[in-house]
Amino acid sequence: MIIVKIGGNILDNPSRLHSFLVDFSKLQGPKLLVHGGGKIASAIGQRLGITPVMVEGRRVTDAETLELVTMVYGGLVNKQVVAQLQALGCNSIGMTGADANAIRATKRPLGAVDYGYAGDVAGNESINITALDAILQAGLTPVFAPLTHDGNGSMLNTNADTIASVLATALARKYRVTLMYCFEKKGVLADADDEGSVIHFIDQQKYKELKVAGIVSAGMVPKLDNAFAALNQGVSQVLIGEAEALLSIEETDTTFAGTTISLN
Ligand SMILES: Nc1ncnc2c1ncn2[C@@H]1O[C@H](COP(=O)(O)OP(=O)(O)O)[C@@H](O)[C@H]1O
Ligand SMILES: CC(=O)N[C@@H](CCC(=O)OP(=O)(O)O)C(=O)O
Repeated sequence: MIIVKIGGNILDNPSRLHSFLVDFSKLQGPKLLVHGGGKIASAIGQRLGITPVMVEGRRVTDAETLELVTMVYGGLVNKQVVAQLQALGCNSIGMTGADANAIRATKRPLGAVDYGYAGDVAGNESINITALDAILQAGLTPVFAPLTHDGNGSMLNTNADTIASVLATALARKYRVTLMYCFEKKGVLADADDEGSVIHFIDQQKYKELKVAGIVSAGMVPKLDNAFAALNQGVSQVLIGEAEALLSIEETDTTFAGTTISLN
């Protein structure tokens, strides 16, 4: 099966989002979509007087921000994506981690930074594989917002790249899983300003070198950490590339134009 994560810069661009959803709806076999929306939450928050605070790519989520992200990710973004997929004939079901008890998380413990209502997912035991599999077997396509719950009545905000990685890992017990991170660039780039500088293969050693050299930074660091975590736990293939490259991954005679992640 294929699990696709779509990032904030595509969600924010109606025409790129629409063409991505057209392609996604054409994918054969069981599939699952995870969306972000951090950029949209920040913009709507600012209209409501809530200033975004990000530390190392993660949002500091106080009680007010938790209400904001629950409305924006679980409501606006999730339902707009599901409605567009329905119009394309892809029968999808919008979900958060609370729905069907799909993903339980624990509030991140207090450290140097208090991330507030940000949730970490412990492992496969936190994912309701039985419920997810029943949804997939019914021919439905789950569309996940980046929200989890704590089992005690509270929603938690969880990075969308992490949601994609933990779902891929859990479903790898039953399916052969390809995980693709789709974003606005052609892949992991050697030079952030040059779309022609895609690094086609990254293993763990190369990743260390790229980090030390400062070539991968910001949001790319948690994305690659999540990519290696998935491969280390049974996911068959992890790809990072532009949203427009999605359908090429099903073509056996085309080499992937983005970045392929491998353990070694
Ligand atoms: N070497 C790199 N190649 C490509 N993008 C990079 C690189 N290093 C850092 N980045 C940044 O990582 C971002 C992708 O991470 P993130 O913002 O979490 O994306 P999204 O949520 O859209 O998937 C890119 O928009 C880019 O600014
Ligand atoms: C805890 C945490 O940081 N959650 C993220 C969830 C959204 C997200 O990951 O969106 P993108 O994929 O578009 O960046 C946030 O609120 O920004």
